[in-house]
Amino acid sequence: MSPSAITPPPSSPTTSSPTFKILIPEPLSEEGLTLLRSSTHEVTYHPKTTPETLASLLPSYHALIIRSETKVTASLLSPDISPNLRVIARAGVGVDNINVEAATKRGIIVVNSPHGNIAAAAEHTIALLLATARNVGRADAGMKTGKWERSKLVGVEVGGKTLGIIGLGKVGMKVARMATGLGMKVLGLDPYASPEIARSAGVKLIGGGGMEELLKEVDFLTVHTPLLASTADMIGEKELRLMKRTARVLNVARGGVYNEAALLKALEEGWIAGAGIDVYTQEPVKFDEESTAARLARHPKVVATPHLGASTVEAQENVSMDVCTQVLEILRGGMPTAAVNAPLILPEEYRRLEPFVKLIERMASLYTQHFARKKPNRLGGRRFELTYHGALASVPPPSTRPLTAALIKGLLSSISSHAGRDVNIVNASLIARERGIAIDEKFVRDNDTTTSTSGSGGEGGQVTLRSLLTSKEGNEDEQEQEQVIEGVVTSNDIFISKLDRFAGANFQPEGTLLVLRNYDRPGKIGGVGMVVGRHGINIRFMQVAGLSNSGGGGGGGGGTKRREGEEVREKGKGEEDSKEALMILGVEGDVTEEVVRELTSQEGILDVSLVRL
Ligand SMILES: NC(=O)c1ccc[n+]([C@@H]2O[C@H](COP(=O)([O-])OP(=O)(O)OC[C@H]3O[C@@H](n4cnc5c(N)ncnc54)[C@H](O)[C@@H]3O)[C@@H](O)[C@H]2O)c1
Ligand SMILES: O=C(O)[C@H](O)COP(=O)(O)O
Repeated sequence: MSPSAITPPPSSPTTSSPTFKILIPEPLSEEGLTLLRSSTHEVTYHPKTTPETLASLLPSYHALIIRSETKVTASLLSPDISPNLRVIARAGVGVDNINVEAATKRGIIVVNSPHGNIAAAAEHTIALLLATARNVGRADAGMKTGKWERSKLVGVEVGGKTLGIIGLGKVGMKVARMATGLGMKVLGLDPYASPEIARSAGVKLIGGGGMEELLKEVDFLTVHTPLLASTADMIGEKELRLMKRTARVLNVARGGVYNEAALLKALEEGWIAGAGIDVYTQEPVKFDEESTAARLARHPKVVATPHLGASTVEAQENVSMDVCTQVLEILRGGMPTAAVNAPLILPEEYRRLEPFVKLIERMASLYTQHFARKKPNRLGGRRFELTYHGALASVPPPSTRPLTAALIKGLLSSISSHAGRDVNIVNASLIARERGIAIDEKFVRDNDTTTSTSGSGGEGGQVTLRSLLTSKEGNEDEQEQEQVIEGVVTSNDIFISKLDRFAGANFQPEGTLLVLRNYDRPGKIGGVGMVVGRHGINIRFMQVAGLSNSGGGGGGGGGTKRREGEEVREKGKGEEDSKEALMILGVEGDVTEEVVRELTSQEGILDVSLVRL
C-alpha cells in the first residue's frame, strides 16, 4: 500500500522508520503479534488490562488494538488521556464498544476486520440452532453429573422448519445459506438487503413493516444486525408475545438487540420454548450479581456460550492479521483497508489513486515550503483548486477524499501549527475549515494533457494545483495573488512539470531540493555549484526551468517583475538581464541556513527556497 499517503510521523523525514507505541490490552492471535513485533514499533501486549490501567497507559500510545471487552469511551478519547492516539483497531466486526464519533472528532482512525470472523459467527449460530433444537447443553450437563436423561430431552428437527433472519448482512446471509442446506425455509428482514442476493440464497425477503408477519411464522429466529440505537431492544415483550410458543430464538449478534428482561420473562412464562445466547448486555457476565444476563445464562431453556462467536483458531488468525496489517500501514502514513470512520475506498480504487495521493501531497508540501515559507499563516484565506486532467478526469474516482486529504496534509506537514493533530482522511476537511482553507476540484477531459503523460499506459495524468487569494489584502505582493504548481503521474513515477511561472523542467519531488529563482544569465550554475560544493553538499540532479509561454499565473507572467530589494542588487544591468529562470537542485547533505544565505547573496540570484519532501 501507499508509502506516503495520509499520516506522517511527526516532523520526521519520510525515509526513516519511526517507532510508535502499540498497546494490545486484550487477547490477540500470535500471527498479528509476530507481524507487529517484526516492525520498528514498540509493542505492549497486556491481554488482561483493566479499564483503570488502560487509562493510565494510554497517554504514551499511538495505536490501540482491542476486541469486544475493552470499552473505548469518550473520556478515554479525550486529548489529555490519549494525546498521541492515531488508530484504534477492532480485531473483529462490532465497533459498538468504541465511541467512534469521539474518535472521528480527534482524527483518530477506527479500523476493524469486517470479514475475518464471519464464517465463525455463522457456524456458531448454526451450532446454537441445533443445540437449542436438541437440548445439547442440558444433555451434556446432565451426563457430567451422572444423569442418563432421554425422555425429558426430546428435541425438535430443524429440517422443514422456518428460520427468520433479521439482518441479512455478511453473517446473516451466511447463516441463510447454511440453513437452506439444512432443509430450512428462510424468511429475511432487512430494509437494506438486495432482493436479488436474498433470492439467490433461497431467502424470502419480507418487505418493510413485515416484522409481525415474520415473528408469527418462524420456528426459529436469529438476529444479525449491529447494535445501534435503532436495533437496541428490537425484540422486546411485544415481539416475543407474537411468536409461537414452540419457537426458539438465537443471539450471536450483540447483547441488547433482544431486551434481556423480556426474553427472561418469555422463557419463564413459556411464551417461547428456548434460546441460544452468545452475547449479553453485561460482558463478562457477573454471575455473583444475579444480573438479568446471569439469570439468562443459567436458565435451563437457554444454551449459553460466553461470546464465542468469533473464537475459532482461523477467525482469530484472520482478524489479528487484518488489523495488525492496517495498524502498521496507518502508522507509516498509508491508508487502511477497512476504516469505520472514513469513506470506503476499495483496494483497487485506492491503488489507482495512490500515485496521485503521493503527487498531490508532495505538490502541496512544495507549495508551503516554496510559496508560503515566509508567511505560513497565509495558507488560511486562500482557495486551493485541484484540476485533474488525463485518466482521473476521464474516469473520475468515486471519492476524491484521499486526494483532498493529501492536499491538506501536504500544505500543513512542514508547519506544525495544526493543533498537534495529524492530518488524515478522517479529519482533513475539518482541519481545512478550521484553518480557513477552501478547496475546489475540477475534472478537465482534454486530450492534450493525456499526451503529456505518454508512456503512462492510460493510468497517468496531470494535476494542477492553483492557489488563489480569497480576498486581496492591501499590501499583498501581486505575485501572491495566484500561484501554480503542475504535476504529472506516469505509470511509475511522479514529477513536477511547472512551478509558478516556470516550466520546461521535470523533476521528481523527493528528498531535499533547492529552488533558486535567478536572472537567466551565464555563470549562475557555476556560482551555485561552488557554494554547495564548498559546504560538502552533493548535487543529485539539476534542472533549469524557463518562463512558460502561458505565464500560468504567478503574478501575470512575463517574467520582468522584480521583488522588493532585487533592483538594488541588479542595478546597472541591462534590460535583457531581467529575464528570469528557475534552477532546481536535488541535493544530499546538510543544507544549513548559512548555505541558503550564501546562495541568496550570489549575484543574479533573486530567491532561494529550501524544500524537504
Ligand atoms: N458473536 C460474535 O462473536 C460475533 C462475531 C461476528 C459478528 N458479530 C456481530 O454480528 C453482527 C452483524 O455482523 P455483520 O458482519 O453481518 O454485519 P453487516 O454490517 O454485514 O450486516 C448487518 C446487517 O444488518 C442490517 N440491519 C441494520 N439495521 C437493521 C434493522 N433495523 N432491521 C433489519 N436489518 C438491519 C443491515 O442492513 C446489514 O445488512 C454485528 O453486530 C457483529 O458485531 C458477532
Ligand atoms: O463483533 C465481533 O467481531 C465479535 O463479537 C467478536 O468479538 P471478540 O473479538 O471479542 O471475540
